[in-house]
Amino acid sequence: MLPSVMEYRRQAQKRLPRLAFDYLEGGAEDGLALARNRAAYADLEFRPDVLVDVTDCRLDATVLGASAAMPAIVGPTGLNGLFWPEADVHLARAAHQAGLPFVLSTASTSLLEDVRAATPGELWLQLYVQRDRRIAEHLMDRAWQNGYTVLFLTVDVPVHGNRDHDKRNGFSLPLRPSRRLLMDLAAHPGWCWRMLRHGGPQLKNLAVSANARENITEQASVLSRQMDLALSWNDVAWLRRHWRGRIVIKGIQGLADARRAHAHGVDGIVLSNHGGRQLESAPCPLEVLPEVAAELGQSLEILVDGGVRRGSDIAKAVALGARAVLLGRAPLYGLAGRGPAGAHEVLAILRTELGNTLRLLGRDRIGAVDATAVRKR
Ligand SMILES: Cc1cc2nc3c(=O)[nH]c(=O)nc-3n(C[C@H](O)[C@H](O)[C@H](O)COP(=O)(O)O)c2cc1C
Repeated sequence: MLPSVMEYRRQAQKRLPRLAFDYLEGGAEDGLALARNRAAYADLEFRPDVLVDVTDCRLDATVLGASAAMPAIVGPTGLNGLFWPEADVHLARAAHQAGLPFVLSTASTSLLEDVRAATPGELWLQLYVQRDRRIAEHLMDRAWQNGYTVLFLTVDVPVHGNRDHDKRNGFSLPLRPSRRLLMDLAAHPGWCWRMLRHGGPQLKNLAVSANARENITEQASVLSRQMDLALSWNDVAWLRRHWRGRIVIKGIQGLADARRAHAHGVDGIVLSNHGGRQLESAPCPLEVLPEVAAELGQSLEILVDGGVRRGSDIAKAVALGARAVLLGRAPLYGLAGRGPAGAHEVLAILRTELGNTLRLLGRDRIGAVDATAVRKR
């Protein structure tokens, strides 16, 4: 086990071809939103109380009706098979072992049925909506039948963000051979061997619901070029007709939209700028959190993501009013850096760090972490 999440990141950087690591790590354009997500955590300092009995320290939380061993969820990330074969299955298992819910992306590289068969854990579905609404409806039907209980509608990807690194690396599906790519691959024989043995990643879930062939080019074009640009608040009613469980809007970036989400009767929101991968200079979710939580924290479950790399980050987000955080890159660093065991280890590290943070803060349970626990530097 390595000491910290960021050391798994370094390991992932060594193990993955540049093209895959850049896709995992990179932000949009000049990386301003990406950097801000991390900096916002650094800008907060704790206000500990001492001489508090912290013999028992409870980290467990209830998130969207599910119990979680700590206020965190393994968030949805697409194309995970690029980091490790059967990545979604391994991540879902790691989440379950850690007592956390797992959100499967529409762009997953494992079938939602296979993920279900691999774990009895709490599974939720993230939805991207294509122009042909039957695709999303079919996905929702399959997910519900397989015991996925919460739907996350992601709303910050009408188009892909501008990502220079993907253009520079010639990142496309399928990968097109170039001198640069071949040299990159030659330097990472372990990764190449795993991909050759298990086959390259496919957007399997989408392929089934979109009736697309086992052909990554066709699948990728369904995902990106056919995204429904007309999706609007009116469509929450359409979602309600097709989804019986809780609905969460992921990608809310300000108070006005948080109010709209509440007015449309959703169960929760994720304050998110997609890990700094979409709109450059997007608002930093952690900075938006306090005003949204102050107004809507009693009526909606407010989740936040972007830049969580330490257990202390989870404590800071909770202090500012988040019910829980979503983990994006952190578990992927674990998986890419050390395989399935690495995903498990990263979640264990975050939990240990969170427990120690609470004890050092003089708080004996996560519910005791409130605005008095932090201040801006
Ligand atoms: C490689 C990668 C793929 C992602 N794919 C999706 C996706 O398919 N659907 C989605 O809603 N969010 C996706 N996200 C965004 C994450 O759910 C989350 O909002 C973000 O990663 C949080 O920031 P963090 O990585 O700094 O923790 C992706 C993020 C990464 C890093």
